[in-house]
Amino acid sequence: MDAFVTRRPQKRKTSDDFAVESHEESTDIKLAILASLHPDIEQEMLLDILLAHDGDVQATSNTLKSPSTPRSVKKTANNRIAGQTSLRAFAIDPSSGEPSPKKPKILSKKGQTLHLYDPQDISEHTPCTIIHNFLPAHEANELLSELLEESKTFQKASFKLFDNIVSSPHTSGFYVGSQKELQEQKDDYHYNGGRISDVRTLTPKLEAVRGRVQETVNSAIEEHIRTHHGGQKPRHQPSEPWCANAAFVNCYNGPQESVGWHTDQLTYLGPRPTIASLSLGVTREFRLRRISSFLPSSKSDNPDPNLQGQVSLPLPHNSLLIMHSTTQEEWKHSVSPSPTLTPHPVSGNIRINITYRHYRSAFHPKYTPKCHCGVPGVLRVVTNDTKQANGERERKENRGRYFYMCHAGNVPDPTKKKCRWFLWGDFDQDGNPRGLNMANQSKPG
Ligand SMILES: O=C(O)CCC(=O)C(=O)O
Ligand SMILES: [Fe+2]
Repeated sequence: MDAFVTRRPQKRKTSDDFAVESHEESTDIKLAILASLHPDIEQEMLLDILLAHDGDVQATSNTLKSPSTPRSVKKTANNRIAGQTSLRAFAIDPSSGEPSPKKPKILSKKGQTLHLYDPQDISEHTPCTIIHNFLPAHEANELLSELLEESKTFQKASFKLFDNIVSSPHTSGFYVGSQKELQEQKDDYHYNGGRISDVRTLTPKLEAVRGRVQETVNSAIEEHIRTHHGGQKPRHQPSEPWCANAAFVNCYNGPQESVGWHTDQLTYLGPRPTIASLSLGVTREFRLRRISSFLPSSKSDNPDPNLQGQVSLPLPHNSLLIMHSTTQEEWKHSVSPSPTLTPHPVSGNIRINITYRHYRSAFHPKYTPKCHCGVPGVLRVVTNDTKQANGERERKENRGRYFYMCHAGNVPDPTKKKCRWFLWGDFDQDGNPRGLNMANQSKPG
């Protein structure tokens, strides 16, 4: 399970905070919501009707439900509804009132949220690829219905870490491909120092979609390396094909259910993992912010203030978000509580999210270094946010290095003696552990 739990209650947003955010909700987001509610209606039509209703999403949606509303369906060659493309076409040049071909310079400023919807903007400003309308509409709805049924038996991740009971602010279920993998999960895998007792095999529809996700992700990885890394994959990113052999399914039942800022745990995925996230049901905002030590630095090594804000992506029904290999180590992500939601026709206020993951064989728990407590360690990367490193200079020198530590090291409990077990991870170019019998090192002090 990912490190998404919070031990202290999060500072609740006030209704004023929400009012401001809601006021700032951009046309892109409103269009994203409308597109997910009315996938058969062209973007131009959605925008026209939205403008006619002064930007009121609910009123626009009500009008669109009327059978007398024209819908001008756009079909592609293979007769599928055309996918969402760029919203650039809707950018109006304020001086001429004409659609502007110019792309505005968009940067996330400190303390501000940059809302992005256009796949090209998302590709340019985040480490992710988004594909709207990923599955044929009927298949997405069937998968949603199946998982809504499954989610009735999901639990909040909740476990004891020393004296702290922690629990996630949403429910989830964990799925693997076979009975053998299921048994291994129960016997050998550790999450936050505990085990997951409720492991399930992929449902027929999750299984049916997995091959398509895999194919799309492997192509997107190649494309991303070509367009963002000059054709050279980042160091430690695996070169083996990405395989969707595990899936966490999250259920957010209503606007207050959420997931706090976190990075996904690397222990069984290895360094620089790719994660594919398919959203179904009501649209929610997915937020990303760079971990400060990975902000691009100016000449004086000061982070660029224009790139310090967070980015918010609305994830509409049937969108596939691919988090590429720099996401987990250099960014944090969250799904924030939402002031209001526009209900989805099938799921109402519920959002289902499937994160397909590649559990790599080189990171099977039999290879995970064990701490002095006898529990497999947790794999992490040194960032500015990493409190375990000794002092500022060491943090800088070691930034980006991997290490294993005891799960207990996360718990600042003055009454308990901290477990100081610590081991540098040593990985080759493809992120495979170099020599699986690494000798344990104890951190001095
Ligand atoms: O619901 C989402 O979009 C994100 C879920 C997530 O971050 C996780 O499962 O680790
Ligand atoms: Fe996550």
